[in-house]
Amino acid sequence: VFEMMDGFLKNDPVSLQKDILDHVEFTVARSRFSFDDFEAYQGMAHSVRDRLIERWHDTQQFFKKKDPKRLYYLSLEFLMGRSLSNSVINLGVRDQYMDALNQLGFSFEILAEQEGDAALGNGGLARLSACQMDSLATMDFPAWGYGLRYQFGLFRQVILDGFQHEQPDYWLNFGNPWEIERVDVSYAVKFYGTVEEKSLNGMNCKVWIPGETVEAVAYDNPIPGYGTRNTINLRLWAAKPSGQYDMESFGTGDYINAVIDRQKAETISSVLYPDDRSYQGKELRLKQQYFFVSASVQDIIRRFKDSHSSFDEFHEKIALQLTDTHPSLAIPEVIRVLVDEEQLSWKEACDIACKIFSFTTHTVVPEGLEKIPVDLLGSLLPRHLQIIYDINFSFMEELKQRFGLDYNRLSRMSIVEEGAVKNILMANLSMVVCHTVNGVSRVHLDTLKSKVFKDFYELWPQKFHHKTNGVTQRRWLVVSNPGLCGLISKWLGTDSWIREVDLLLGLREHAENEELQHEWRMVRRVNKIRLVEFIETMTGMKVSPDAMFDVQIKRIHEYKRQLLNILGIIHRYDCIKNMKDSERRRVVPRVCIIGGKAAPGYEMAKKIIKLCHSVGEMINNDPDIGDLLKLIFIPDYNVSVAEIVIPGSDLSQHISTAGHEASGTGSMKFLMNGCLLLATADGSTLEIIEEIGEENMFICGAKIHEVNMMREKGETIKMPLELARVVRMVRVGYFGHEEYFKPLCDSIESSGDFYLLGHDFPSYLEAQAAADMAFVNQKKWTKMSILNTAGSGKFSSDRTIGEYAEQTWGVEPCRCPF
Ligand SMILES: CCc1ccc([C@H](C)CC(=O)N[C@@H]2O[C@H](CO)[C@@H](O)[C@H](O)[C@H]2O)cc1
Repeated sequence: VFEMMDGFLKNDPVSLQKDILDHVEFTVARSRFSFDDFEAYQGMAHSVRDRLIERWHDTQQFFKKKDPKRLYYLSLEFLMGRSLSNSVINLGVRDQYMDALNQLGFSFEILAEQEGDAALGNGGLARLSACQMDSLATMDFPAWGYGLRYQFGLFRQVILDGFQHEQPDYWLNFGNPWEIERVDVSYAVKFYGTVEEKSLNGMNCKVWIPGETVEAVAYDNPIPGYGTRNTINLRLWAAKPSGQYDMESFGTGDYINAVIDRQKAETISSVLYPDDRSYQGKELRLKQQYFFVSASVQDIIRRFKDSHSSFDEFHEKIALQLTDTHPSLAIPEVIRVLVDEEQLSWKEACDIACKIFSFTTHTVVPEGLEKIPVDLLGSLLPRHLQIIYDINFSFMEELKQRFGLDYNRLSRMSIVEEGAVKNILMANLSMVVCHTVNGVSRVHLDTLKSKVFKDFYELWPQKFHHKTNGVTQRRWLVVSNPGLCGLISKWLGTDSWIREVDLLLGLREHAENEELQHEWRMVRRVNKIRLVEFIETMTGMKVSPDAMFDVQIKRIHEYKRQLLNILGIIHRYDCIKNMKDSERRRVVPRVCIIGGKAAPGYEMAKKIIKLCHSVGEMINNDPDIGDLLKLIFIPDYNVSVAEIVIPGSDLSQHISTAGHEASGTGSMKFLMNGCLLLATADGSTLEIIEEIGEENMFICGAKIHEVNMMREKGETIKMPLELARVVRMVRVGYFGHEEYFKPLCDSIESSGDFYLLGHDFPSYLEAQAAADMAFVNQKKWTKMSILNTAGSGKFSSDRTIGEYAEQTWGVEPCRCPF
């Protein structure tokens, strides 16, 4: 069967036209003679789906035959964005589809716009999971992703009078051609109830009698690799009422309540929690975590048992990656199934768990680490609480062996946090059992070793490593910037950089080549004009493509310092206002673009969004300023918006207070697209500086060690005059809403300026002035831009995944023969 692997579906334009029209008529059920762009999109999407399914089947068959060690990537969030463009590019059929559509009178770009984003995540961690799935597929690793199929993804951000409002994300309303509902793959997931002691053939064993059971149904999302036939699987679970009927309640006629009761089950996977800070003790959040973990573990063990008769090889055939602590209930769940259902001994089960689990943390601040109240866990998952207590007991014994009765250390490292409210510390549980703990950048690991997980590092230094994040160049260059993609292939004389990204280094020697520089600027100009049109569509604002496009797009957080950016813009505005005409002629026109969602309950972040609009309102309507300065807030920022904004950006800002950003991945996407970075020396930026040189960037602000020092000394920084002036403008109501903005001003002036805006403001303004200087010298700027792209290879998720596969998971490529 494998020999004739090229599949039955033909990809010549005529066959594609036929398949698209067939799906319009028979899948979308619209007459093939009259259908609109959205129906054409659906028809096309289903024809692409067919080609994904074909390769997905071949790949799964091949994995089954080869039985390689598999990697299971567990994440509660996957920010996939749109699939159409990425799929046809990775399948290598984009051009054929463009021809087929043209002949049918449709434009590929317009159809691609019809697709809604799959926004099943919040921010960095969620998009990283998506990028890593693309690299796992492209590098032929036998991997699976497991997550939750939220009915409602991340909220839609609607701005009314400058304020953020949240709207439900009905992303499934028009169906989803990129998923396959697997009614044949479902598992019962248990909650609540009690644990009984039973003796089974003389053995004492624990039996969990659940109080509630919910059905987990699989929805498979084929993930195609680029330049390979391998198409791996992202399996997302949806909650359905379980089959068991309690006839009793039906008997007594209150049928409606019984049905409503059962419907309740579906709420588990209904909505994504939109806050990427922390959740203390939300029961539904815990139910979501256990629901997807239990279904995934049952599925993984079922697949193993399909082709293995004992668990001896289990740890050689399976690697389980925990994306932060959100899936770490998988640890007690694996032990529960192996001991309670597969009758392995406690020791055997724990040994296996310690060999298969690895954990990556994505947070820097201890308060971001998840704690689960013991009462809540005890009532929802009584058996798991027992198992965690047992794990903690033997761990505490081991610590006493090692360090004696050092009670402070014991209580700091205990998985069970004593106190008024007893909590389970999920990070401690993960570090006790997992064989590897990874940070997401080199400096993040330093912070974990020296602060967040200091005790554990001293105990198990060999467990601690880092895998600096990466992003996929398929979506963030080939899909979102075809112009630059074509230019790079032309000058490198090959497009194999799309799989071997280090080939981008070959651009370095051409960085000052006039011809390349000219073509580079032309491509970027086209992308800027596309962004100008997008801004007008989204905000009604007309901006000039001649200005420098200065961009900050990411979730709104105080530590990411969008406020510093806005105060810098007020300073620039104030300076221009007080300039004589002669001076104004030397001003470098700027279009400042900010975008990002604030967690619904995060008031300070919402105030920052409103301040951005109020300042923009003033500047954009000030006749004195004209095109010298514009401030645009792009609403409803998501993956698809990023794909339009990033290729059209000249300068991007990554100005977190040093020591607060674990890695950052937005910076890497801008880097690949030749957009220069104005950044603090934080997270992965430190490694970007190494790759492309500080001379090709604009670095500012206190370094991590300086921040720590100032914090330890509790030094109060004298407020620089320039900053005091602009804060004063806000405080006195220059932009209105002074009461509403007061906490923002106080956060800088009176409550200690925790994020050091005062300390960093002067060097921030210097970096901005340096960017102005460089921008007017387009030859210099273009050279820097080319060198940014040339040095971006390290920040491909292919490099990240290669390191994980070799150093953490021990999995090998398993390439499906073409
Ligand atoms: C419990 C709620 C919750 C949900 C998500 C998260 C994420 C871990 C937050 C997040 O996205 N962290 C970001 O992860 C990126 C990928 O590693 C890093 O590049 C960012 O620096 C980090 O902030 C924390 C808490």
